[in-house]
Amino acid sequence: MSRNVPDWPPVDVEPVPVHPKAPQAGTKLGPHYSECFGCGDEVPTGLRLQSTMGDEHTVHSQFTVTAAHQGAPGLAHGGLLAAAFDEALGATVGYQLRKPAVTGRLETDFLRPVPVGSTLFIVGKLDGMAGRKVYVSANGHLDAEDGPIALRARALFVIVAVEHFTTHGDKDAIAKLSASSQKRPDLNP
Ligand SMILES: CCCCCCCC(=O)SCCNC(=O)CCNC(=O)[C@H](O)C(C)(C)COP(=O)(O)OP(=O)(O)OC[C@H]1O[C@@H](n2cnc3c(N)ncnc32)[C@H](O)[C@@H]1OP(=O)(O)O
Repeated sequence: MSRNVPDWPPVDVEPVPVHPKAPQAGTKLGPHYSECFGCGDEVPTGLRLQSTMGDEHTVHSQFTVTAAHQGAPGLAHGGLLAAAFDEALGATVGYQLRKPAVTGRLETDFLRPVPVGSTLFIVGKLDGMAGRKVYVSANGHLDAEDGPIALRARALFVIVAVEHFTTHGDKDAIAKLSASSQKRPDLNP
């Protein structure tokens, strides 16, 4: 079976300037927000993605599929898998650029079914930048770092001003988050 994958990145890009204070390879990256559906530790049915800084512009994330994440009986819901990739790609951008950015476009190829109880090992990689546009992609390996690829994703993140969150989100929660972030070594080494 053939699958046509579009050219990636779709425009001419520059290398992404990784922030000099980006966490070192091997650093475990805590949840960026405890109530985040993707990585938060206060969301009982969340994805609880756990990420670690990798080498060469990569972030490695793990997501274990539970019964709360089913679509068909015993299998992960496709939209949830896309959410896990959104989070993994967002971590790849956020921790390396240390600038606020949001998903503008996310495309996902589903190559294999992902059973409940399995773990996806997701490797996100920065592919380049054009102005405020950051191109990032990821492969998700089933049950081992070198397991078969079950999903592939590509995304465009757009760098935004902090006002994106204060204008459209919850101002008070953002102020609290910003105060607690000051104490985070992975965000403020
Ligand atoms: C550590 C953190 C982990 C976080 C992980 C989770 C990440 C998320 O889920 S974020 C939440 C989901 N995303 C959102 O809510 C974003 C909603 N969208 C928006 O706010 C806006 O549309 C936004 C900010 C993306 C772009 O708006 P704006 O800032 O006005 O910029 P705009 O001029 O429209 O776009 C900037 C560039 O991106 C391009 N672009 C934007 N969206 C797209 C798209 N869907 N497809 C292709 N190109 C796009 C534009 O064409 C433009 O290109 P150019 O500079 O060449 O003209």
